[in-house]
Amino acid sequence: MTGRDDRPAGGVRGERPVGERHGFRPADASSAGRPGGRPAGGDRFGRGERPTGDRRGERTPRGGPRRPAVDLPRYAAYQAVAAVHRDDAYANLVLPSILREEGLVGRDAAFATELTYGTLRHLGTLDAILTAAAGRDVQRIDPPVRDALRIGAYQLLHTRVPAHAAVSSTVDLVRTVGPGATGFANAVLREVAGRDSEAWVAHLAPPMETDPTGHLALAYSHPQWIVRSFTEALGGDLGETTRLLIENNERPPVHLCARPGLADAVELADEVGGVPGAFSPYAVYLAGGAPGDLPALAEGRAHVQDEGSQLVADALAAAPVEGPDGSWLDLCAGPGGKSGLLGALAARRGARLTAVEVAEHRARLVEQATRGLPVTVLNTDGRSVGRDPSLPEAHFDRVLVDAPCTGLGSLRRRPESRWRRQPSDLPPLTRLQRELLAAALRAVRPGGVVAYVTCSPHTVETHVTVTEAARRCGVPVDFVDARPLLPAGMPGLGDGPTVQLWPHRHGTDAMFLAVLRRT
Ligand SMILES: C[S@@+](CC[C@H](N)C(=O)[O-])C[C@H]1O[C@@H](n2cnc3c(N)ncnc32)[C@H](O)[C@@H]1O
Repeated sequence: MTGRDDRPAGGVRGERPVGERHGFRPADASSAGRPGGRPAGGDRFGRGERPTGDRRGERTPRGGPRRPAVDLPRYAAYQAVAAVHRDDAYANLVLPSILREEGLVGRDAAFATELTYGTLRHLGTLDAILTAAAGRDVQRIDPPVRDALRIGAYQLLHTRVPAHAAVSSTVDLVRTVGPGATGFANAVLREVAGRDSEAWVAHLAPPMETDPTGHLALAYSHPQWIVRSFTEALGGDLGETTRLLIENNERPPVHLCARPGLADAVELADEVGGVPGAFSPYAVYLAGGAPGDLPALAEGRAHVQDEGSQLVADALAAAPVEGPDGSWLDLCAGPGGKSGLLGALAARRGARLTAVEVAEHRARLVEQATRGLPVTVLNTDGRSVGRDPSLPEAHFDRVLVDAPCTGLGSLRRRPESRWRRQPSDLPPLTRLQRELLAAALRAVRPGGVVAYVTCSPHTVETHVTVTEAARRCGVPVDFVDARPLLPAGMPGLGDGPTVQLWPHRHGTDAMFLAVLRRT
């Protein structure tokens, strides 16, 4: 595991650790809780130090009461983590609005983001450590205190924030969100600080030799059922599983897709200060993290899209078909990332894309994402092929099924999702996946191709779904080797005919791709 001394707290390699700027020791911890859980006023940084995010005396952006004196980045992280656990919020949606509301930018925003995402990713391990340090199950701790302790433990074990600052700032936070528990929080965090993360893992995890799944789950903070599914998809290779779990705990880079015909990846990389991608001809890796309001995005020349998603959409467009090639279908299009790329490719080849999305608000997102491209958006159920006159059987030349799935392939991007997903999610999802793939196989004309894609490497959602759907759909199909449809020389594509991409091998989300031809 990454130790405290070799990892910048802000998660931005090569920069001065953001957390060092937040190592304030509160001398006067006199603030009391207020209704609504907002921190109360009072100078909690008695040595005259003021955190960068501290804007005492200013009016809030909404003209409300004067701001309380708080270490705003830590409080922002607390609000985000609490919203995820209390309201089932998504960190990537809730955090930006909290940062905006608190007026946090630059390094302060980066520190709050690191604390939020890091705490959520490492939650399983942090909870095991807090349970041991508290001498009681972490689930029995009052939720606001529990979330504050999680953020404190994360600082102690995974950032360069000095231990005294991590402890005292967390005690301060607890004084605000769970008054009465400050002594408890102080004692628990001092216990946590007694070991580094490797020593805690050695102390708590079962031995790798006798229980590899249990060991890896605790050491790298993943639920056991997910570790087991990764190991199975990686052919039982525990070394690769370990590398994948480590990668899932890193902050992923932002990838842009330079829309073919509208932008060139090399020029776009120059324009945005990024670098061209390793594999996709359209990919640009963004250096600075958040894309913000880049002109290329606003003007529709590019969109944000993981390189793996670009590769699988491009593979569908690259698959050979005989005969007409003007009618393409995306059966699960929302929010429109792959439709954006396929639409741009269709425009260059004189083809037209029909993009189907069952959820109305997501269909509207597809419309926005494909504006100006030869794309018709249908807000309907993709399984209605043959019943809906807009979706005739045996009609389309190329069909994409980017099926709803557990999303276990993009855990890097959604830090809370590994704890929300359950094995019981699989049966209804795999049923829907099979029905959508069967509909796609009805929709494609003889000689045309279907790409079945998931952002999950779980074999039940990948190989089992494809095999079962192909067997039961009543339409004759052959597997097409998907490997030659990806860029030449791309390593680690396995034995075919399907392809599984991996974060630790390719730097992409773990996208699965199967290509089928209707015979
Ligand atoms: C994995 S996402 C697709 C992502 C999209 N292709 C992209 O690249 O942006 C799956 C989508 O399928 C949609 N969906 C679920 N069931 C559907 C159905 N029966 N028919 C059509 N779309 C469906 C979901 O609402 C979701 O937007």
